Amino acid sequence: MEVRARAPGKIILAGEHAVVHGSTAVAAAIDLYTYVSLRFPTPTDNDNQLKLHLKDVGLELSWPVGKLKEALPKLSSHPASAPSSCSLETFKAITALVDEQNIPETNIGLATGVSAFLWLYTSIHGDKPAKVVVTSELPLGSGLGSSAAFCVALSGALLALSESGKLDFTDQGWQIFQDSDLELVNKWAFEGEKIIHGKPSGIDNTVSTYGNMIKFRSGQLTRIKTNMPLKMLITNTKVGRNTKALVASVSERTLRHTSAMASVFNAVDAISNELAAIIQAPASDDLAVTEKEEKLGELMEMNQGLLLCMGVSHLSIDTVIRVALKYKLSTKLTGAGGGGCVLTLLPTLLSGTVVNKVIAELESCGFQCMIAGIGGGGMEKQKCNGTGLFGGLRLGVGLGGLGIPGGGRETSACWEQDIIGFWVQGRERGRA
Ligand SMILES: Nc1ncnc2c1ncn2[C@@H]1O[C@H](COP(=O)(O)OP(=O)(O)OP(=O)(O)O)[C@@H](O)[C@H]1O
Ligand SMILES: C[C@@](O)(CCO)CC(=O)[O-]
Ligand SMILES: [Mg+2]
Repeated sequence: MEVRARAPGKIILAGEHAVVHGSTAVAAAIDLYTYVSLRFPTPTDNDNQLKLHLKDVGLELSWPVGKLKEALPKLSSHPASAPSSCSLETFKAITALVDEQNIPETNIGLATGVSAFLWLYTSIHGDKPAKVVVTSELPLGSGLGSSAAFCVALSGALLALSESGKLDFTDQGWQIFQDSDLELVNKWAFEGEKIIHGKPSGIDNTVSTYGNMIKFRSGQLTRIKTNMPLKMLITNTKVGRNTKALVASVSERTLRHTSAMASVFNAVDAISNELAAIIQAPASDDLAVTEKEEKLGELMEMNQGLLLCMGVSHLSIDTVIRVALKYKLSTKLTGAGGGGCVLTLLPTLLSGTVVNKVIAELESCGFQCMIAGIGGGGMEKQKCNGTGLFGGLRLGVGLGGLGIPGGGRETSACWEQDIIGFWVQGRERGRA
């Protein structure tokens, strides 16, 4: 049997970085997903390898299962129902297994993702041969939670076919998990995030697992029910950055200026709580919505100022802020900063003409704009029948021109469904 799982990316409305240091943050899922499919070979496939295909970057990696057993002798000591952290010894062995694959220098950032894959796969399925295929609609390393979506979708697919995970399928089509199953997926995903991020707060994997909008503090989530329309323009500055390094730089600044940074984190905590309260408060009429939007915009600007204090803004982010401000729009970075993606609040009464002007001006600076749906579902799974990824006939056509990420797709029902989904979404997201 083959399963697929998908997990969404996210935006952080307030509180990134400070959340690593115990402050409250507010995050929402977006309707851009990472998809992971998993299939075990049948005896007739005569395949004794663990294969990982990262389709969007055209990277195909494989390890003979004998090699995994040799390098990771303690493989079977982790029950899938009890997530555990990767020890330093195992991490070194996994790093050596990844290094042997000679990942091209241009894709070297993927090495930590591949390490997280090996840890999650071998912890849940030991040295069983399999083929895992990953595709993503998210820009990687851009602040939209690509690492968390990858870890959540991967954990979901792995647990869906594990003995001890026991994530049952009832039907075809995308299915949501039960809360207890989601908790297990989230815990494993957090272990994967630790390998990619170093010291994650857990907010990204949590919002990707549960979806919707959440308030998050010290590992605890509170679901938020929105009582107002919320539209954000997401601008990708396309400036590359790395969450692990940015989180580490804030921690170093905190060590150097402990008291000042504690005040910064306290202020962020207050901003996140006020922002969550505004989003949840019932709005009686249009004027109330406008007032709420003005307050949200102001809080986003204040949060951005504090992110500047933490040292995680960037010249490219300043450019977006300046362009948006010409149209009286509020902007803040989202995710780890240092480039990556930036959020601009689009008030309900803002005309489409103005939105198009802002987008045109931002895109003339070389940035990429999109309007993603906010607050959708979390991680989901799907059982695939038919020939699937091993035996399936590949279409083998480049679909990039249609705005579809990745190369050719297989002709299983699951993949075809996606081709249509990607295309429609791509067109919708192009403009306001
Ligand atoms: N689809 C994927 N396949 C393989 N690795 C991935 C994938 N998506 C993310 N990763 C891993 O995660 C890394 C990017 O994670 P990083 O945390 O730096 O950025 P992000 O998650 O996109 O942004 P943020 O953490 O600020 O929300 C990649 O370099 C790669 O190692
Ligand atoms: C920068 C950070 O706060 C959010 C990254 O999306 C890191 C984390 O919370 O793990
Ligand atoms: Mg990340």
